[in-house]
Order: sequence, then C-alpha cells, then structure tokens
Amino acid sequence: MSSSVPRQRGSIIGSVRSSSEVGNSSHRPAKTMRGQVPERIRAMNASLKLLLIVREPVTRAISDYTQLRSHAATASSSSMVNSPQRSFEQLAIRPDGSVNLAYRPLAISLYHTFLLRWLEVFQRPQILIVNGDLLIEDPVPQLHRIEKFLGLEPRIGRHNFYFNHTKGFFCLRNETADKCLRESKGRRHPRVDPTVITKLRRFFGEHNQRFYDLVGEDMGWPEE
Ligand SMILES: Nc1ncnc2c1ncn2[C@@H]1O[C@H](COP(=O)(O)OS(=O)(=O)O)[C@@H](OP(=O)(O)O)[C@H]1O
Repeated sequence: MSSSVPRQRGSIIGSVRSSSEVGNSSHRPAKTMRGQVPERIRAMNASLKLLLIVREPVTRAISDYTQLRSHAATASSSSMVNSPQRSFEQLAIRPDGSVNLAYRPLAISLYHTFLLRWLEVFQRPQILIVNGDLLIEDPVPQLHRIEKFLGLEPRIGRHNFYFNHTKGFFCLRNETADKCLRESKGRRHPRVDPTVITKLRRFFGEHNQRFYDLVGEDMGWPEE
C-alpha cells in the first residue's frame, strides 16, 4: 500500500488469521478509510481481524499537523523554497470562527464517519478498538488486550519495555538491545491556543459520542 501522499496519522492494522499465512500491515488512513478498501480487504480474507488505534481526536489532529509541518519543512529546505508556515490555529479555525473541516487533519479525526464504512463490511467483533493515549502511557495492558484479541499466546510483559526519559516514551527491550521508535514517532507538538483546543473539543463532542455509540465504549475524551 505505498503512496506518495503525505502520511496522515492514525492506524488501522490488519492481521490475517489464517494459520498458514500471517500478515500485518500498517495503513495510511487517508487511503484505507475511503473508497472500496474495506471490501477489497474482505475479499482477501473475510475472517480478518482489525486493530483500530484511536487517539483523542484533537491531539490526533495536532499530531498530524506536526507531522505535515515537519514534512513541509524538509521539502522546502531541499527545494530552497521559503514559504511561511501557517499555524494549527489558522488552519483549524476559519476567519469567521467556525471549525474548518476542510482541513484534513480535522476531518480524519471524525472517526465515526470512517468506522461506519468498515462496519458495513466487517462484524464489530472483528475490530478491536485500541486507545492510543493509553498505549503511549502504558503499552503493556493494551498489548495484552491485543494478544488476547488475536488469540496469541501471551508473551509480552513488563520486562519487554523501559521508559526512555530522553524520548519521553516507552521503548522496547530484549536480551540484546534497547530500541525506541524512530524520531518521527513522538515529535514535540507545538503549543496550541487553549481557546482553540476548547472550541475543537466542544465541536468533536457529538462526533465522539457517535463513535462511542458505534463501538459500544466510552473513550472518555474531554469535551472542553
Ligand atoms: N512508544 C512510543 N514511542 C513513540 N511514539 C509513540 C509510542 N507509542 C505511541 N506513540 C505515538 O505514535 C504516534 C505516531 O504513530 P502513528 O501511527 O500516528 O504514525 S503514522 O501514522 O505511522 O505516521 C506518535 O504521535 P506524536 O506524539 O504526535 O508524534 C506517538 O505519540
């Protein structure tokens, strides 16, 4: 699933459950959440299990903005173009004060709109919703849920991780090496005007509720 479009944050990960053929791929939601992708995946394997990793939607949008800005900075420095970067606030809120859903990092945080398409094609029990914020905070319990969901023998434990204070995230540890995710994972987010955060959280409130209704679980995302 390669593409030249800038990567948009968030994940739907499919794991093929046939014993002879095990696959695992992380997809760009910009591509996987639209069009005929769910049908094509079901045609490939109808008993597939999917992991949907979701983060608090406003934080996810800021994460996306941070990633796109970082790519734009790299592109403009290599082509010597000097374009001023617009702030998250400018992109997320229109001059009339309304939320700019034409800004893709915000539109992608409307999880229920995308999940609906997947639920037309897959049964709800085939999808595990993983709370990405909890995954960052304490990965082991989330990984235990994932092991169980996938029917895997439980093997992951606390001994597989350590908290790297320099990176500010948990990193992997095994007998031979310690390994953190690469620099593009866990970037420092810019400061965003708290009034904009509040406006966006209020806006997402009803959309988050629709997502909770679809998955049958309240993620507890702030509404202020
Ligand atoms: N252990 C650990 N180390 C580093 N980063 C971690 C970790 N666990 C989760 N994360 C969060 O993963 C976010 C990036 O993952 P994505 O799936 O959104 O990335 S991508 O779509 O593949 O680009 C990334 O988002 P940002 O913090 O905005 O960079 C991280 O917060």
